[in-house]
Amino acid sequence: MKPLRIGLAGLGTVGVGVIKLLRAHAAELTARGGRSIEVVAVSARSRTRDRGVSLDGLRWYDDPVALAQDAEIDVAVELIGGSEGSARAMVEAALARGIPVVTANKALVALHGGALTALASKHNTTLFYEAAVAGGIPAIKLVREALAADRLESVGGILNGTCNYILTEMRATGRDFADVLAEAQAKGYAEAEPSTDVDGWDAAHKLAILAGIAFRPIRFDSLSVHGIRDVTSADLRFATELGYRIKLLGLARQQEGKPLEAWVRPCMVPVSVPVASVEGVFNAVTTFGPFSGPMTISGRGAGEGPTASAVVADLVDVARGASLPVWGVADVPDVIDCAPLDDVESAFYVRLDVADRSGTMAGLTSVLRDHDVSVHLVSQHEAAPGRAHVALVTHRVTERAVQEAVAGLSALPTVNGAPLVLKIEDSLQ
Ligand SMILES: NC(=O)C1=CN([C@@H]2O[C@H](COP(=O)(O)OP(=O)(O)OC[C@H]3O[C@@H](n4cnc5c(N)ncnc54)[C@H](O)[C@@H]3O)[C@@H](O)[C@H]2O)C=CC1
Ligand SMILES: N[C@@H](CC=O)C(=O)O
Ligand code: NA
Repeated sequence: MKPLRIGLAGLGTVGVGVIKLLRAHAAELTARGGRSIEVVAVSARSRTRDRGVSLDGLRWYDDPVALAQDAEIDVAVELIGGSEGSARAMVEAALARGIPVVTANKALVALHGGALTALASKHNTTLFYEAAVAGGIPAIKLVREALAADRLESVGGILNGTCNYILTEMRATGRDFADVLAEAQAKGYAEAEPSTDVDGWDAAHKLAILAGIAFRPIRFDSLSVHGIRDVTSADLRFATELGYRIKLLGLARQQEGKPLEAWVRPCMVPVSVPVASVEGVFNAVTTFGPFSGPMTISGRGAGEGPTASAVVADLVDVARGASLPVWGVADVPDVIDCAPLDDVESAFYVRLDVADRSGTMAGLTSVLRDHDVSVHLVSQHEAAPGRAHVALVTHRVTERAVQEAVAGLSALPTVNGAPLVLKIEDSLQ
């Protein structure tokens, strides 16, 4: 059988990983795909950079759109990144000429997945994107194929390797945020613009994709998104003391008769639940369905090898002639908005930096009483001479009530700076 000829755009962490993996496992991939899988043409910014792999004999394109139009490729692989510009133009050009596309680009799929699916179906081809969600973990295959029979009530988990790496290292070693972020960048985990990771947007892109498959495509702007910038070593210490781990979670939930709730935010997770022990660059995808029950799979969510593994698995599907519905349904429904979170109830952790003097605690409790927020636990540590960190864990209250109470606490003269509010997510099994 003729080889599957690949046009590969983007020779960074993932692109180079794909070339290495295709070469290292060529014999197995030929056996599994039923034909050999070969890169024949590439596109990247620099022709001269040493990437540690030979590009001899490959056709070179400066313009990824021209690569997508090369008549001698059977599949286009987009590993440039970004929801617009060259990445989007290249994917559209390939689908428009009717060849399949494999991408790791979550921003592109989250923001334009519906339109790309329509374009693919118009030209009788398809889009593969397993690497876009949770790197090497088969998250798309889990939700779209393996759980196709169930009506999921929740989907999500730890969806960003960079943030999980930062939170793990800060807690375990006491290193500071900027230092660990630089290390995550050096290891190839972070996005080109790392604020995409630390401010929660990358996890939000992945959550939007998972929710789109499990429930319905969601309007990205209706997602509530918070990152990990405000989490300090004091919070990580309180979490350990109180029996929690802090994790950046992305979760979408749709219970019978209720609107779709979806958010990305750092949460306190009880140490006893599976996601609490998912550390470092590992991600976890967790689902709950009435028939399948609770499920959590974990693995490396970023980096050269795991991400290349997911891209190449998609190429094996292409070589086999697989034609899977992009969003898991034949006709993609219109996008819906996520529900506002104001009325959602939860317990919350609130950390304050306060003046360490008599009357401070009485002031805090009177504000909480006025907002009808009842406190379950309190802990305090000296922050600096004359200042203390106070952590409160509330009973279940609405998001609105806790936010209003925290606005009242911030206005007290004894409270310095902005308090941190973390949801206590104890529903995961
Ligand atoms: N690094 C990781 O662990 C993971 C990355 N991804 C996704 O994979 C994609 C690639 O990520 P990385 O390899 O980490 O990025 P990278 O920044 O290491 O590599 C991007 C490559 O694209 C090339 N490029 C940029 N603009 C171009 C243009 N106009 N024409 C041709 N080439 C161009 C760059 O020269 C570079 O070779 C992104 O969509 C990212 O979100 C997905 C999962 C994990
Ligand atoms: N920057 C991302 C890479 C994988 O998707 C992450 O850190 O998870
Ligand atoms: Na994946």
